[in-house]
Amino acid sequence: MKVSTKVTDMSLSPTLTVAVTFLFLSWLGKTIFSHYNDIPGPVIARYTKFYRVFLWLSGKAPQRYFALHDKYGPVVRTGPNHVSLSDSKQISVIYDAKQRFLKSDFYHVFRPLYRGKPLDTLLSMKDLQQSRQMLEVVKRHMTNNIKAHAWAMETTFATILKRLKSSDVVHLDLSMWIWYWNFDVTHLIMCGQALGYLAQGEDLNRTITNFKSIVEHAATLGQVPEYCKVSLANERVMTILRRFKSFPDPTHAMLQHFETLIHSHDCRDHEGPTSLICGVLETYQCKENADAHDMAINLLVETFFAASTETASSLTAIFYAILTNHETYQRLVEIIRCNEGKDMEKQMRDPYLNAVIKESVRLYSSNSVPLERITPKEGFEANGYRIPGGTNVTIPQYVVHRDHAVFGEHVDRLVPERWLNADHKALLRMDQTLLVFGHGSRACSGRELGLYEIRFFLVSLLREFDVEFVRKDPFPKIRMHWINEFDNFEVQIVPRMDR
Ligand code: HEM
Repeated sequence: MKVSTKVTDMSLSPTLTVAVTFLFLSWLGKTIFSHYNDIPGPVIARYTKFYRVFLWLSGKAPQRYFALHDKYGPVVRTGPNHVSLSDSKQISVIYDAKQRFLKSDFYHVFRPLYRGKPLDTLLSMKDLQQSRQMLEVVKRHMTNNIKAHAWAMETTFATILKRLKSSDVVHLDLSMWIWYWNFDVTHLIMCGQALGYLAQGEDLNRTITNFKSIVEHAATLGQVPEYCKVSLANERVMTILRRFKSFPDPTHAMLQHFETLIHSHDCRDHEGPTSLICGVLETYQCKENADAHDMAINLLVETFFAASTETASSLTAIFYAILTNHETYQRLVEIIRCNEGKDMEKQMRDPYLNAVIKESVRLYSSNSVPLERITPKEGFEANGYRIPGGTNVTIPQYVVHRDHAVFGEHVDRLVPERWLNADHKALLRMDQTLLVFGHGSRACSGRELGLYEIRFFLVSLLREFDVEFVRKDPFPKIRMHWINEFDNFEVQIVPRMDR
């Protein structure tokens, strides 16, 4: 027995040794003779993509990218085949209209697991034609005629007004209430009924809290998307995790919600003139066909999250910007109150209001995630460096939004006037560099709807109330994982004094 064991050990170890040595040498060879070696960056980034995981875990990834560009220049190697660019001239190259640079696998974290397989969503889809067909439905039934949704904004905002008028001074978490409003208004626009967050005044089933928590982790996982297969995109793993009550899985809950709605929704009997769900039911005839059903679910869930969470996050960031900058807040409030007699559309077109919005999202854009793309097989040239085909390239919003050459002085400060005083050419360049809604063929299709909701909320609240942070010293801190998260957004809201 003893002899035979020894023989087996002896015969296995050389094979194993040769295999490990071979793997090690081929990895070393690839690393030493890599086409990326002349691109500057931290040494560790050459060897492992976990360097990017480390960047994201900090909650300060955008600032870290900024520091990397400050140190290494406009082209930085951030992983074995990952490159970050900070020159705004590259924006139209990477995010070109013909989509030569496809979306990276980072977007796999957006694919919800449905009936055991991940759904390729509007955000993750690489096929431009397929995404255009789906977007057509969203445009036709939701984003083309924005003014038709004003009733939904008024109806839902009335619930907030009722709550604010219930006493002289109201203390609340404004960020949370903005999220309630966006969940309710988006669902009302899409399906003709609000979800009830505002009416209940609470985070129903902790969906919003869970959503924020899961995206925080998803952004980090997206840096090593191959691990999706053994986590978010694995039915067995997810079934086990869902057994733990504390495990956040808001997408699963929303999939079930929309599944029920698809079967029960009656297009002849709901509030409002238009609704996305009726358009989806008509387009996909999904009550009978399983594939069409999956497309319909996919479109509804993705649009719901894209529309509600992005707008809520941006609106929170705008309040953060103005509540931490007293002069801007004062001027904005004066202008909104001076415009009070005009109709709402005119009030929302006010140049200062729109400058404040742009400037706030420039500083605190809702996605701190870089919008990653893969270079086409012929590669391309960027700022004197040859970037090979198949490279994961990105232009971080946080970095280009702080480019002095584009935005002028004091790029770290809130200066809405920069948008009002710039000449035509400078303004065009600033607009083209603002990546808040993405750029090119895959830019946000709900941009105008999102902006309309933001303007509506700002005007409606500040016209009637004074708002200030309860905690001012220090102001709440921001964590940038994916969407910005604030550690405490408690504000005091009082009816304006001059009434
Ligand atoms: C202020 C609010 C919003 C912000 C900041 C925002 C931001 C973005 C960004 C940055 C992208 C591009 C992602 C990329 O290139 O990888 C995107 C895509 C998208 N957004 Fe928005 N969004 C907002 C509101 C909305 C609304 C209201 C809708 C409603 C329908 C919407 C629907 C979409 C869709 C469908 C896409 C995917 C487009 C495609 O890939 O072709 N968004 N959004």
